[in-house]
Amino acid sequence: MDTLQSLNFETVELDDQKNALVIIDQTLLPNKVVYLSLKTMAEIWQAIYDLQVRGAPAIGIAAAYGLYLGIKQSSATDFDAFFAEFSKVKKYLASSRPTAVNLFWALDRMETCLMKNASASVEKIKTALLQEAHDIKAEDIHTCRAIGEYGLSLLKPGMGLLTHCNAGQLATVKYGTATAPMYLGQEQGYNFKVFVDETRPLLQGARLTAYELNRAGIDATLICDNMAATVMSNGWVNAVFVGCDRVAANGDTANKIGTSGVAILAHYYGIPFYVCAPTSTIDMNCQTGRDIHIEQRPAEEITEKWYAQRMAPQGIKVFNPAFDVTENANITAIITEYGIAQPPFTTSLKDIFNKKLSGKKI
Ligand SMILES: CSC[C@H]1O[C@H](OP(=O)(O)O)[C@H](O)[C@@H]1O
Repeated sequence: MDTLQSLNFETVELDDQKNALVIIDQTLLPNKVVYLSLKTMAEIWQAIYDLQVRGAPAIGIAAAYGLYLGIKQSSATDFDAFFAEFSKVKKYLASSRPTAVNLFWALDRMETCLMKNASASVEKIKTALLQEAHDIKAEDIHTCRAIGEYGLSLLKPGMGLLTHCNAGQLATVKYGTATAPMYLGQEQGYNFKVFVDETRPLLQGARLTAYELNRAGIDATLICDNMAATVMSNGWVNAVFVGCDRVAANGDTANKIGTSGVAILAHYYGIPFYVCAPTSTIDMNCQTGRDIHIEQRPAEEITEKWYAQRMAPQGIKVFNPAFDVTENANITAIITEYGIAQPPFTTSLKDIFNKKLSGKKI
C-alpha cells in the first residue's frame, strides 16, 4: 500500500489556466490545510521567504514554476528582449532565500533550457520552459524514491530512528529525502520507531514531520530538541536521518539549525548519522561548509512567534541562524539517488557526480 496516498496533498503545483502557483500554506499546518493560489512574483517570493513553501527541493520546484509564470505573459518577440525579462525575474526569485542550493540549481536549469532553445520562437521557448519546470518536479519523485531505497538498505525492521526538521513530502513532491526510507519501510513492514525533533524556532518537526508520519501510520514520537541526547543515551535510536540544504564538495552539510548538534551527539553515542541528499543539493563549487551562506532570520521567530504572549524581554539581543553546518567528520554517509557516498566525501561525491554525468539511470 502506498502510504503516501494517506497524505494525498500536493506540496507545489502549477495551475497554468489560472496563471498561478498553487501551494499548501505550510505555516498553517498541522491545524489547517489551506491551498494558496500565487499569481504574482511578489507573492511567490514572499511565500518562499515566509516558508509557506519550504524545503530545498520544494523551493526549487516553486522557483522554476514561478520563473515560468513570470515570463509567460511576456510580449517580447525577440530573444534579447525576452532574455532580459527572464533574467530580471530569475534574479528576483533568487533573492528570496540564500542557503538551499536547489533554488539556484532550479533557476539555472531553467536558464540552461532557455539557452538550448535560443534559436526557437519566444512562444516555443515558453513551452520548453514549462516542460523543464514539470521535469524538475517529476524527477524529484524518482530521486527521493531512490534515496529511500538506498537508505532502507542500511536499516533493519524495528529500528529506532531520529530526524530533525522536515525533510519529508512537504519539502519535496512525494517521499521526502530523510523520510523516504521511513515511507518505503512502512510499505514493506519495517515498523520503525521514529523520534521527531520539534526543531525550534519554526517547529518544522512538530508541525510538519510529526503530521506527515502520523498520517502515514508510522510510529512517531515528538521530542523537544534538547531531548535528543536522552533518547540516544537510552539506546532508542539506531540511526539518524536528516535532509540538507547545501552539501559542500568535502561533505560538510548545511541543514536546519540544530542538525550539527544532533550529529555531534550521534557521533558521541556511536549512532550512524545519515544525510539524505539529492545531487541537486550538492554544490561541488562550494569547497567546504565555511563557504555556505547561512540565512539569518527575524528575531520575532524566537521571541514571540507561536506564543499568546511574548516569551522574551523587549530589547533582548537575538541570534537566529536558520541553518548550521555539520562537519563531514560527524557524517557517517551521504545518501544520494546515485548511491551512498562514504568518507572521504571529496572523492566519493565526485564518484557520485561521475555516475550522474555518465547518464546512469537511477
Ligand atoms: C529536503 S530539504 C529539507 C530541508 O529544508 C529545511 O529548511 P527550511 O524548512 O528552512 O526550508 C530543513 O533544513 C530541511 O532539512
